[in-house]
Amino acid sequence: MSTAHNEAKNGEIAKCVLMPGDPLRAKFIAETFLEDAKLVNQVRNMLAFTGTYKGKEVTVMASGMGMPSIGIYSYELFSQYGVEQIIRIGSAGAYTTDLKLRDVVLADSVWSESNYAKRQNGCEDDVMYPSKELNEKIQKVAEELGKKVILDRVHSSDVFYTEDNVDTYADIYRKHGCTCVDMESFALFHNANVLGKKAACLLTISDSLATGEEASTMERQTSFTDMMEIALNASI
Ligand SMILES: O=P(O)(O)O[C@H]1O[C@H](CO)[C@@H](O)[C@H]1O
Ligand SMILES: O=c1cc[nH]c(=O)[nH]1
Repeated sequence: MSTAHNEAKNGEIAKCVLMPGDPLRAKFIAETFLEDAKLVNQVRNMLAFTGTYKGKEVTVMASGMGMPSIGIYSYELFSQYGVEQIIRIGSAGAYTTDLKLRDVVLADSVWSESNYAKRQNGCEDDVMYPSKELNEKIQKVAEELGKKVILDRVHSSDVFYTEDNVDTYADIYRKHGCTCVDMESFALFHNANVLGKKAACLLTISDSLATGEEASTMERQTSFTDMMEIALNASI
């Protein structure tokens, strides 16, 4: 078994997958937290590692950036590799001063202007939801670990750089109630819903559109350990 985008063989991907956007974040997680981690995909450098965490098999695979990219990888994981649950672990830009750098947000819903769902199966919804069961597990695990997660609506955007003639982050906060932005969760939740699987999205605030603060590239790769530990413990 392999696809045009994933060379992992049958049985090399665990039922539970953690999915950061950045391949180097996937490598960091494998090297820092997993035992006996094996590199199972490097097609297009979209690194995937399977190992064990506290004795349970887990895969960490990068999604790349944006809906088309996570759309391909998550669809293949769910439909061809028998994956049952994916927790996205990403970075996000804050839309309000209430969210500080390094805060961890758990998406309770995501709003998007994306055409992903419409093109994928004709779905016209602009709000997608994670698995309720998985979100409850993540919240319980975070509480047990003594780590704070903030439940909020996320803007899942197709565009990182916008011009001045479209809605600003403040407009999107006001109109749609989104407190931060990522670029993948809408497509991930849609794929999970269509295929009868579970998905959730944890995000660490790496930038603030409200204050202009931003984390360094190195911090984005390595310092989001609270989110990583919550997701790992929710996967076992
Ligand atoms: O840090 P990741 O998981 O890549 O997530 C965020 O970072 C990228 C933009 O810098 C987009 O992929 C966005 O969703
Ligand atoms: O500003 C940001 C930061 C992270 N991810 C985004 O999509 N936007």
